[in-house]
Amino acid sequence: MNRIGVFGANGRMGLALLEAATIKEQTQLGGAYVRSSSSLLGINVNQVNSAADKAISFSDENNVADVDVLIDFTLPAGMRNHLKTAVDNKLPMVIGTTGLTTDDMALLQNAAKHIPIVFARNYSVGVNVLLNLVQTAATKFGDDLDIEIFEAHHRHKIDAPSGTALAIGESIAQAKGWDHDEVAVYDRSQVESAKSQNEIGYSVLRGGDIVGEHTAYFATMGERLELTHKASSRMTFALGAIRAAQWLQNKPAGLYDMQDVLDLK
Ligand SMILES: NC(=O)C1=CN([C@@H]2O[C@H](COP(=O)(O)OP(=O)(O)OC[C@H]3O[C@@H](n4cnc5c(N)ncnc54)[C@H](OP(=O)(O)O)[C@@H]3O)[C@@H](O)[C@H]2O)C=CC1
Ligand SMILES: O=C(O)C1=N[C@H](C(=O)O)C[C@H](O)C1
Repeated sequence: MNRIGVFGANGRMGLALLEAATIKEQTQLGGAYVRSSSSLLGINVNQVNSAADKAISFSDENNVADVDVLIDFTLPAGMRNHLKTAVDNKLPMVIGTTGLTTDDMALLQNAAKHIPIVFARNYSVGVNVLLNLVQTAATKFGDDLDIEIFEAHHRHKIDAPSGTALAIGESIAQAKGWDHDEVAVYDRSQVESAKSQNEIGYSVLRGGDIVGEHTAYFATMGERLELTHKASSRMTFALGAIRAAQWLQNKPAGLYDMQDVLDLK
């Protein structure tokens, strides 16, 4: 039995993870961690998500105990603290937090010398298949091709473009042999020229309760291919993260992603 500890347990993803850890076979919820200042400390998780394990109450994120793996879907500052806790306690970790900086990625690389980590900007099967499909599309049209990525999320989302949109762009750039940072265009209003073909343009929508939608456009003269993924429930990501947590059992230290978990490489 894999005992799961969830950081940010009162967040949108945290609540979905409490439920996913409870219902998924071969796992059980071992800890539901919130900040030490949280008013939820000591309250049974079942009172906040009725599908979550009745035996667990929210506890302080600084005292992880009786768990085999930790999961973090919070914000970059939270992820940094939680990563240190995982290393200090020699526990494997699954990370879904997006909006990470280059320095954060260096922290992950360093921590992965000591513990096994899965980091993915999207834990759905569909998006991870899409990361492969866009590489085929990007390379089969030839050079006369315009590539754009559109993403839409709920009104609460902070980072933009989404981690998934960036992962799609990076996958395309890798297939084309481009440096992603050089070809990414985030704000066309700042570009005083027509679109060049060595470009990946990003556009973003925020509104309502959209769980997460991504489209990669491949447009050439006379035709256009649109590859779209739509998530309709956060349980998709939560169940994917639990799958990653199970996969991590007995893995050596290292930095893995969801394509490793799904054997898509
Ligand atoms: N990889 C993937 O498949 C997915 C990734 N995500 C990513 O997961 C993250 C969380 O999303 P979501 O659940 O919607 O966000 P929420 O805002 O609903 O939840 C954020 C959680 O993080 C906690 N938190 C924030 N800052 C800190 C901190 N400094 N220390 C400790 N805890 C902190 C919050 O606690 P408090 O309430 O106390 O502020 C809250 O519990 C985002 O980065 C999002 O992009 C989301 C879905 C899928
Ligand atoms: O914040 C979200 O909600 C999501 N974030 C991830 C991202 O930034 O790509 C994954 C998913 O799309 C939902």
